[in-house]
Amino acid sequence: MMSEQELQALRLRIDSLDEKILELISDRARCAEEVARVKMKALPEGEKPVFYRPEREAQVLKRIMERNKGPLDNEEMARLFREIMSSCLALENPLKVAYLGPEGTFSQAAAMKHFGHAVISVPMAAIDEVFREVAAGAVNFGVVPVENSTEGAINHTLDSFLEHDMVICGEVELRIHHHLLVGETTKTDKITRIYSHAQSLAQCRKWLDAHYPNVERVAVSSNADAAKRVKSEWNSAAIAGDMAASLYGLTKLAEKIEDRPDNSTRFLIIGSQEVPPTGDDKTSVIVSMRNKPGALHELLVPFHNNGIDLTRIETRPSRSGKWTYVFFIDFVGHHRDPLIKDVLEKINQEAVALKVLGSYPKAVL
Ligand SMILES: O=C(O)C(=O)C[C@]1(C(=O)O)C=C[C@@H](O)C=C1
Repeated sequence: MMSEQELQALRLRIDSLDEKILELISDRARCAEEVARVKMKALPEGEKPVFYRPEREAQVLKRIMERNKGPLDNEEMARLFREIMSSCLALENPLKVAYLGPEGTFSQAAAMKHFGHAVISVPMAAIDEVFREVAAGAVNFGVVPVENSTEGAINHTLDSFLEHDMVICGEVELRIHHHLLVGETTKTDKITRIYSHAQSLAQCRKWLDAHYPNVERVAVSSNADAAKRVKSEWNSAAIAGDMAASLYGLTKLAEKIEDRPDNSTRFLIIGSQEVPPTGDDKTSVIVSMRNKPGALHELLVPFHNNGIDLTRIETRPSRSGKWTYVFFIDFVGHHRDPLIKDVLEKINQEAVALKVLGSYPKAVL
């Protein structure tokens, strides 16, 4: 057993280390204030300063992970620095970020993971509203889900890219753990209804079939909305994540009930700012091809010939003609890289339309 004296000595050491950390964080914050002054000084007439620099943030986090020697693991250490940087940026210019609400959704968790907690986060009622809010300039950025590892593409998001001119400035991947949540007054042996978002119900389908085969499954607009409903209904449960559980004061009747243990959702950061290359980037494009045999093959050949790694391809109806389609393609590289420029030029020669949605650093965390 540790003696009282040993404990006291260690706590004194922690106090002294905390003072040093405090001083260093304050020095860093003053540096960020200085950076803001430099950014404003170097500005040509009439141009707005760009305070948020995703390419630099990715470099900072990667550098920390490379230098970390433990005992905290890389993700944990990067998460701490993520928050320090978030607070430093808020000193320069607090960001406003819209996400698919209400409060407590996985989209909000993704926004916090990407930007840290010092941003002002604004819940929106629908994915399309997130796009509109960004387009109107009411917020600096938006966070929208784009694909889930179990359920596939989020079509609302893909279709919104066809309607709005948006720049993709980043991506963030979130491990999705679902829990079966109940309120204080829920009679757990009399549950007749389970609320959740349709995607989440689908991600827990097998678990529900095994444990609640005869209970009604009700799809609602978000998991947070499901959690909110359960508070006032004694015969209902919700499927939602940790954030919603703590926000609405619900308890977990069953934890991590998703059918696949690696269940993850990828979110995109949308805005109006182009992001310079970091050397470890991804690009997203939309291409529409002439409706003829071999069109998809023709589109993919330049990628293959130049050894470019495709990370995703999705097809959606084009909305401009019956039975015509557009392809959403993600690949490794930045549209300013000479090789990628070449490939995009080749595709452009064959395509009806090609739109670069953006190049952005690969998710670090
Ligand atoms: O390097 C910059 O441009 C900064 O503004 C500093 C800083 C940081 O705290 O490290 C803060 C915000 C930016 O998004 C990137 C980095």
